[in-house]
Amino acid sequence: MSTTLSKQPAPEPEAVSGDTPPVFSVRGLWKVFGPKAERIPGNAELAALSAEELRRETGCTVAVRDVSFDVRKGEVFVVMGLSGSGKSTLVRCLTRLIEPTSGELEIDGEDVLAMDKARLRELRRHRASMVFQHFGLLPHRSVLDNVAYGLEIQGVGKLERRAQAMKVIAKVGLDGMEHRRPNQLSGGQQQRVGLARALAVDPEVLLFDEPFSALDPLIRRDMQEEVIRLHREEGRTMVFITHDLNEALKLGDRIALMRDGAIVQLGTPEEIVAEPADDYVRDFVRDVPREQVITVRTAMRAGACEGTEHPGALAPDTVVTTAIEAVARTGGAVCVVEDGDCLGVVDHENLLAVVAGIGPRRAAVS
Ligand SMILES: Nc1ncnc2c1ncn2[C@@H]1O[C@H](COP(=O)(O)OP(=O)(O)OP(=O)(O)O)[C@@H](O)[C@H]1O
Repeated sequence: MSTTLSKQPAPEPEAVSGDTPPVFSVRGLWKVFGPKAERIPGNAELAALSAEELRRETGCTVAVRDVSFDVRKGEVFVVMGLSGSGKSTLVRCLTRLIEPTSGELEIDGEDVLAMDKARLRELRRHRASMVFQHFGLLPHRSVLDNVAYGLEIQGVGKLERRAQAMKVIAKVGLDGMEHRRPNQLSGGQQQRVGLARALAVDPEVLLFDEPFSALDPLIRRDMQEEVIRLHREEGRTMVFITHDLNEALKLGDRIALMRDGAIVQLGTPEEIVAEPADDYVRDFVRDVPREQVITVRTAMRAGACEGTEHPGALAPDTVVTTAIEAVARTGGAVCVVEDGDCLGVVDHENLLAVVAGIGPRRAAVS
């Protein structure tokens, strides 16, 4: 099994691009806990204070601070940050499990903040399902009935919901376990039940709140592979909270890195590793093996190969580790080709610059 940190290509039918209309659109979102919280976002003087100063002066905690982003259809959008950085609060605000203090929030162009109770219930039950860290399973019910639970509260008939539950039970690899109770399952299997239950209602978006952090490392890796596989097969939009950088790099099409409630950088894993926005992000990604994340699209320099054959050419999404092997085999520069066009070339010098942490930018101009 490959241990590379780089994200596998997005699913074919719904390739993720900036042109796809957003599922969630978030603008200037704040969540402040504490007395008279609503005075803070609109007050430039108070809003300029650090989290610590605000707490001292107002007794309020800013959990989410003026955050704006889109979650695009079909992408895995990871919210990452240290404990207390605001990840859970932000993701709970998306379906108003926590009420935002101010800002704008839409799902598929519909104003979430204007939804009444019935519409909100519909949002949480049908459109955006949450997978929790502690599974939230009902102990006295079988796997089958746990998975069918979301459909049951939607009023779906018994036969239909059981048939649908059996389908997703198979999808998450729990075939043959449908009559067990949760306490007869391992932690990883319980997490699969939680995942199946969220999938059973066929939501447009799956929201994962640190689902794997209680699992031991091997099971955790299995579950990450499971999420990648499901995403590749279905192309469903996912929002995934984690404090684990490797998990974020492995799963995310894009990562929002949070600190003190704000997003300090939003970008692809490669952008975050290759071009950290500030010293905080740089420090965060310091130990990442850059050559497993940065691709030749970023590492290449200008140049073109001769002819149209492009022997030994690399695709632009090839990670540097793989490109090093290709360059070693040919003994010279190798071209990077997309749709038959040569985009540039890579050689020992600019690939090693990436490994050494002095590229790709400097390597590109040298
Ligand atoms: N109900 C609440 N009342 C007051 N403060 C809260 C409440 N919920 C969260 N906070 C504070 O908001 C900040 C962000 O918390 P949040 O749980 O969103 O962070 P997190 O990044 O998800 O952390 P963790 O990884 O530990 O779950 C923290 O300072 C937290 O103490």
